[in-house]
Amino acid sequence: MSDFPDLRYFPIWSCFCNLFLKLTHYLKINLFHILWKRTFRLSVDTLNFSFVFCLEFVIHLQVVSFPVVQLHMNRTAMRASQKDFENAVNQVKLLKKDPGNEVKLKLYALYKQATEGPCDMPKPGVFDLINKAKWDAWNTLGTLPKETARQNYVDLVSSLSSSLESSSQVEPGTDRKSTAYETLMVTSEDGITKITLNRPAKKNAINIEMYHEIMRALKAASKDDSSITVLTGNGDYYSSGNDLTNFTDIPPGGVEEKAKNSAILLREFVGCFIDFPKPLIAMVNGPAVGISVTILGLFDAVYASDRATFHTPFSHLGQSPEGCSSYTFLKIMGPAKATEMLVFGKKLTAGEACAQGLVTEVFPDSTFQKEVWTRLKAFAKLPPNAMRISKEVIRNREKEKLHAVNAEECSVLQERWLSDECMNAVVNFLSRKSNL
Ligand SMILES: CCCCCC/C=C/C(=O)SCCNC(=O)CCNC(=O)[C@H](O)C(C)(C)COP(=O)(O)OP(=O)(O)OC[C@H]1O[C@@H](n2cnc3c(N)ncnc32)[C@H](O)[C@@H]1OP(=O)(O)O
Repeated sequence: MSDFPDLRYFPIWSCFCNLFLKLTHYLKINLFHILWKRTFRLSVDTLNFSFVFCLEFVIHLQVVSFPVVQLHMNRTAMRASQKDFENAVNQVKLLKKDPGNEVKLKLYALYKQATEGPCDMPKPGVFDLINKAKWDAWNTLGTLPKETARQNYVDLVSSLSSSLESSSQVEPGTDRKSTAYETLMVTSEDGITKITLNRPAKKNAINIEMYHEIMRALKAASKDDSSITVLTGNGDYYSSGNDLTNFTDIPPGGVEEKAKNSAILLREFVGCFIDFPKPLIAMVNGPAVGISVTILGLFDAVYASDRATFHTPFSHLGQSPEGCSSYTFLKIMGPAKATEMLVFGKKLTAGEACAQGLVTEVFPDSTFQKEVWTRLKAFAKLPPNAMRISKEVIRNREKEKLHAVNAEECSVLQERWLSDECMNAVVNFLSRKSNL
């Protein structure tokens, strides 16, 4: 490092210089005295002189060397942190997972402070949002010394790498593959967390495990650094709704206990959608039945393939509406159309669902994936906080109402599940007398 002179020998040089000065000074004063004695034999004076000089030499060595050695050590440490800093800068480029804008701004600010010192750039205009955010982040560091900024940068990158390493232990290899779920595939990429219902052989029917896993995935997605969350289905169906075999696993407390437990689970499940804080988007890749349709009213956008259909055959099943559809569908499509769907079980095509306002847009199945993902990737680049806050503004005043509707629907259903109408419908499906 050419910018740091090697200071290790400074204490020694300094001592010798001091000694030399003292010597010449002493000689000047004592020259005549020494000459007068005409001798250079060791006199008492000479002994005194030697002793005082030795003592001075040692004291000087201590006094001068301590701060100088300290300084040298600090500079060595700074040299190490400069190297660490360069490593950290490279490490950031290799991060597989986007650390999120807040962290990126911190990194930017510390980097600028470490390399250029305090912010001296003119403040960007209010509409230059990105540069203004960067400027603000840098400017808030004030007069933080370059060395401290460098160290803080290194510390931040190291904490970042270890947290990303530990999350990659859950999902080995890349963050595209998840091994943590039995009934779902969950990936996070390009600012989008994608939750895929993954029981294609059962038309993505939602069994008890899948209810729990969806809730877990939503909770994780609400806290991860993605901007938006997408729900879709693997295979030809989006979802065939509640797995009707859920009703066959009767606990020791009998059907009443089963109905009660199911109502608790359903309420919690729908509650997760009501409270989900980020933009939630459904990619309806194929037919959707029952609860997979009703909760669409709680999504922020619904994109559908033209192969998709929307079917809520509650009366056929001796059941009643859930997923807050008794409230949201009425608001979305008005009572007449909502009744047709929720009471008479009218199956809607994607085009019809779009016309009713349940679906945001329909795409030809052949281009569905490509077109929707292009759009979603663009959405995911929007400022995540602004999206979250806008969703809050749009949805929050309804939240209390939605939770009340959810509670009421679940309590009505708890009764319905004990009805002959419902039990017969389930038995019919299981004995294959009926396919919807
Ligand atoms: C904790 C409880 C909360 C309850 C919440 C309340 C929720 C309510 C609802 O969601 S109501 C809607 C319930 N869903 C249905 O009634 C759909 C029933 N399924 C069907 O009608 C048909 O399977 C179909 C129209 C979806 C597809 O028909 P088809 O193309 O002919 O395929 P198969 O019928 O051969 O299905 C293939 C395979 O999947 C199994 N399967 C499909 N859907 C379900 C389901 N909902 N529940 C259980 N199993 C389902 C089907 O049995 C076949 O399995 P097999 O190959 O025979 O092992």
